[in-house]
Amino acid sequence: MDSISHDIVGRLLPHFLTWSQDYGKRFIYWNGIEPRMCLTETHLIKELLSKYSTKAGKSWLQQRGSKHFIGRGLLMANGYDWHHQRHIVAPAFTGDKLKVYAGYMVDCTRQMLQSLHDAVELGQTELEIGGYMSRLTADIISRTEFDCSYEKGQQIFHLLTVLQRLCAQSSRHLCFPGSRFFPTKYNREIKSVKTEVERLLMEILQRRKDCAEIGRGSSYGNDLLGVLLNEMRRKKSGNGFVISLRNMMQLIMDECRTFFFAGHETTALLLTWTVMLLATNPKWQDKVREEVTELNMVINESLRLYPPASVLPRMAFEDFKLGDLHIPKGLSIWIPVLAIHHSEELWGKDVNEFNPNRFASKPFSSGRFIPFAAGPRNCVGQSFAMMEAKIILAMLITQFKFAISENYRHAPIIVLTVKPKFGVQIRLTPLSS
Ligand code: HEM
Repeated sequence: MDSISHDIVGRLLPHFLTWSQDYGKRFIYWNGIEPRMCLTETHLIKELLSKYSTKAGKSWLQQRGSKHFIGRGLLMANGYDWHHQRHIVAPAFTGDKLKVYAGYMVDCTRQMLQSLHDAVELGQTELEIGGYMSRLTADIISRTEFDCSYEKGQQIFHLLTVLQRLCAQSSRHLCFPGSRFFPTKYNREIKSVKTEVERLLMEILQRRKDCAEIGRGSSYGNDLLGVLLNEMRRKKSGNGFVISLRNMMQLIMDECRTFFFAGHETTALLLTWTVMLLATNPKWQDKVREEVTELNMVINESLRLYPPASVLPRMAFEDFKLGDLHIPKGLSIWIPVLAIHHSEELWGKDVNEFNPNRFASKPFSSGRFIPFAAGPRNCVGQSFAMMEAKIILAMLITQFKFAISENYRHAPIIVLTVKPKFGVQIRLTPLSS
């Protein structure tokens, strides 16, 4: 197999490479009728993400593109709505809550490892690990969100995946104004899947509310859904917080869908790329097996080379000053995370090499390493994702040795996230306990 090159910016962002060579660190280009500024200076990125998180947010186009599967959840909210939702959602990701979720993560990983052992025993010599990781993270998020209604949760998430695919397909067919309202085949299917998702979610929610409010329990539960409901109740009984039951239910449904959308594929990709990197760097695999704390550095290096979210898009909602720049209302700003993570100027000559040691000495200035964004609007599930990745990789590495298969073709592509086009094929050897 050819050696694997991590020098992927030219392949994934060819226009960025050409324009940055021609015009330097900042440039504006037209994306259809939208003027878009590409921002790569780390001090400006830091300022934008930390100081202007409410003046620059998610655009109407982004919101429209994702409204069928995440509605008005945290990821796409702006202004007061975002602020209010972040206060409800953030307590679900504090240290004490994460400890409870760790149990779900371990249980689901055990099952996945058993299926790997079964596959090896049946003589399967090669496995596509991306598929296993994707099913595992879907399983974990279903269990963490809905605990006892876990199977219904899995059904919901299956439908959400179908919905996402239908939306992507329909967007390729709709090309005249207002056509999204036409009762086309895609629009009818989208509507019916969406209705089914909402019906299932509402059933889970209603059951949970009945249990807690008709007296069988004092709390809504310890899973993510329970924590959100408890937080809503706490806020409602506090001062000045007015929300109708219908809106509250809608909001909780949107957050549940958002967690799945924002947290399932991103984490699966982090795991898949990390397995690829460890499979092609056996020395690091052995090192991590001996000293599991090294995993942190390996995961960071994987997030640097293959950040699942390759770009951070923002839209200016009002005029503001960013460093020496005047940002006018309506300007779209793109932070090309992938290119920043691969900048030789920021990371040095070995920028395209897998070298987890670069994360041994902290701190590194923020603005240069931003796989989870930064500032008040950073990824609310960051600690959840890091804990999940560490648990899964630590369990995998103590049970198996793995090598990259000669059938693996290194072909990263961007389809919203950075994915391996043909999956990651590995060969597993069980380790005796
Ligand atoms: C490796 C895994 C993950 C990566 C790389 C990642 C990355 C990101 C990034 C870059 C953002 C900022 C997006 C933007 O503002 O444009 C974000 C936001 C968000 N993420 Fe994650 N994420 C991961 C896992 C998760 C998980 C596990 C969850 C939930 C269970 C989650 C929930 C969210 C939510 C709700 C937001 C919106 C936060 C806000 O706007 O206040 N993410 N994530």
